[in-house]
Amino acid sequence: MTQAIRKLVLLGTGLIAGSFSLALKRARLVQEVVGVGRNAANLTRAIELRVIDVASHDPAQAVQGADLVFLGTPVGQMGALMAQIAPHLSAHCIVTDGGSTKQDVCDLYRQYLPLQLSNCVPGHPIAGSDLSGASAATYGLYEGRRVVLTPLPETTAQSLALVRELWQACGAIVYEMDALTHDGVFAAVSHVPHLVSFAYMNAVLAKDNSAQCLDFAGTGFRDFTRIAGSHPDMWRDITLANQSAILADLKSNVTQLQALIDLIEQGNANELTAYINQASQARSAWGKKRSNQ
Ligand SMILES: NC(=O)C1=CN([C@@H]2O[C@H](COP(=O)(O)OP(=O)(O)OC[C@H]3O[C@@H](n4cnc5c(N)ncnc54)[C@H](O)[C@@H]3O)[C@@H](O)[C@H]2O)C=CC1
Ligand SMILES: O=C(O)C(=O)Cc1ccc(O)cc1
Repeated sequence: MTQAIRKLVLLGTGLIAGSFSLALKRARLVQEVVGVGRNAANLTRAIELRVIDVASHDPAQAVQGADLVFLGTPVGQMGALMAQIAPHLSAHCIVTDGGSTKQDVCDLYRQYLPLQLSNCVPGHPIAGSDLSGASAATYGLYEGRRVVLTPLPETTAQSLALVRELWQACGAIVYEMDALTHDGVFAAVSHVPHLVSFAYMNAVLAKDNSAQCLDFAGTGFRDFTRIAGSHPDMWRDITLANQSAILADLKSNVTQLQALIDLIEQGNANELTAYINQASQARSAWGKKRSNQ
């Protein structure tokens, strides 16, 4: 039986932290949730939706007496928040996060929370959406979804086990990975797809008749560009934090696009079929595998 958390503090009260809070509240694993944020309207909404019990604009004060702190801001904000809370954490307090990149966040734990490292558990839920803010938080966001934890060498087995059990109580399936591997994997299957979707959307906007094009766009366009509606600050921070893996995979995408351009210019029907077939088969197989999991 997972030990209940008396006081959980969310630093950043949005989709990811808010959904974590709702799931833990439903599992009766948390007694009081304090939500820290900069936007008063968002915090008021978080209280109305019972995502949090208490709102605060002061991270240092909020974390006093906390058993668990969850960093749920864009990754570029996490260092400054860690610096603010460091002198105010109880020795037993566990600190974790939901950031989409992990090498940078692991470095921030080392830089700003050197005395707390045994209790620091970097994490990343592979669930979310293009929506943001406390009003987007939902109870079931993590149900059946993967969560990757990238423990530090200093992270104790006890801290790791607690965070693992909390995510499992949210319905998630928990994996462990080193931060370098994590950032390489998610550059390929999350970060670059988002950037390609932004680039594609901008290419449509650059056309003289973009309004007409958008007017006639159908479901394929809708599916391909949904993630282009994601939060700009969050994606700026991810892109800058995981620069080298993202650049390598973006360049590989350019190579693929150039290969496609060559085949189209050559009018090479057989090679074009083979090119599309490879992607189509792989996507169908992935979809079937995932629907069985
Ligand atoms: N949106 C998604 O689908 C996923 C996001 N993530 C990661 O989770 C983290 C949070 O993302 P979301 O919940 O989607 O974002 P969100 O925009 O819904 O929530 C972030 C909240 O943090 C607040 N905030 C920003 N800077 C702050 C600061 N310095 N102090 C206090 N509050 C601050 C914002 O006002 C906002 O309410 C990010 O690091 C992101 O990379 C991870 C998995 C999925
Ligand atoms: O909107 C979607 O489908 C996503 O892909 C959400 C998402 C965004 C960032 C992450 O680090 C993980 C998941």
